[in-house]
Amino acid sequence: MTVRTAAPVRWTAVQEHLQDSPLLVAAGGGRPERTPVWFMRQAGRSLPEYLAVREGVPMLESCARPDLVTEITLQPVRRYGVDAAIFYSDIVVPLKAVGVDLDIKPGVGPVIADPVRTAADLQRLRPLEPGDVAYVTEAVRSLVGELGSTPLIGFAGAPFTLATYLVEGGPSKEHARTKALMLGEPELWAGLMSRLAAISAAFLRVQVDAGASAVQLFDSWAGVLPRRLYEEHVAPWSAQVLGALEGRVPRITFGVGTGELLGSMAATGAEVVGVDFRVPLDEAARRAAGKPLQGNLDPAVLLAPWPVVEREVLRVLDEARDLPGHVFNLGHGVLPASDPDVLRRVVELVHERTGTTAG
Ligand SMILES: Cc1c2[nH]c(c1CCC(=O)O)Cc1[nH]c(c(CCC(=O)O)c1C)Cc1[nH]c(c(CCC(=O)O)c1C)Cc1[nH]c(c(C)c1CCC(=O)O)C2
Repeated sequence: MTVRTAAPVRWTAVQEHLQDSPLLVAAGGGRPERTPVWFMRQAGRSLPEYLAVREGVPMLESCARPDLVTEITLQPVRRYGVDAAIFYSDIVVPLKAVGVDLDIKPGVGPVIADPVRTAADLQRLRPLEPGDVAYVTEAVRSLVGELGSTPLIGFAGAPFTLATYLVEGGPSKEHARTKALMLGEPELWAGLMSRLAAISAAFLRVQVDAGASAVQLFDSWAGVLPRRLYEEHVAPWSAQVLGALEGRVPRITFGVGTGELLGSMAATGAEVVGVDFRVPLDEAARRAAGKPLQGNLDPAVLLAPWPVVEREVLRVLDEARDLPGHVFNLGHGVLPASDPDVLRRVVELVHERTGTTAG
């Protein structure tokens, strides 16, 4: 027998039959029938069926084909029995859609042909219109029909994380040019963030309007900033993006290495704060203003023998036991070398240990 506890929050853009799904209940601070679990980067290179579908199709091309997006988004739901699907796309898709010349290089990441570094460069970042990403609307609609009782998470890159790619011209470790621009030309920086916030919010709105029932804002690289700079030059723009969806769907925020920023990230308005694997969830809860948390199994643990994986999953669940809400996830994305069967067993284990029928 499953005991359903009604969601304490009703989200205005969420279909009735999804309001009481474990993800939405946990995000609203209620008690779900079991701890919801999904994995960042659950669709992708660790799945043979993904590699088969992607054969000969470049990444960005695959994102613009609703048939492929639908299939790839559903693959991990079928295989793992996760409690949410995450829309198959990329944080740079809306930038490409407004005309930025970029590509995603396999094994490297997004590469920008002409980096954005001057006031004149900003002109290239025009607002995103829903018609620019009609294929996203089409794919989300088709997915929502196929997913039934499983919620679809839409996502976008946060302005800072998008800015790192645009300013550096590609992936970087230090984000030195980005920080130099932020500090050296604060007005130009604000102009850049303002345009990116509008694009990011529009991309999320398109997904929610088409039926996504939660969103995650990837503030992935914000952890390279001290709190002072994050609060002054980044948080207001992330808050603006999240504010565009207030009350419509639950909002999750996430970044890597953000242990020092959890309180400030919680203050940007998200209902759920994602935590990477560096900070235990009980400690993270003290930093994140008592909000529901998402995380935080180290993705590297999945490469260890099963007894180690099991022990670590149980540790995460134990550290989460007093949280106002917990969405089980990894502390960052699934590594390509992960065995899909281990992911499936993790989902099973979390469900077994947290379900209302669990002994
Ligand atoms: C920083 C960032 C990007 N993209 C994303 C982020 C934020 C997440 C994070 O913090 O890691 C977000 C993202 N990218 C992708 C998804 C799809 C949904 C999912 O999580 O399964 C999501 C949510 C698909 C993808 N995005 C990418 C792939 C791999 C490309 C391929 O399979 O050819 C996938 C499935 C490419 C990509 N795109 C990006 C990178 C760094 C890479 C990796 C490059 C590589 O190692 O090959 C930019």
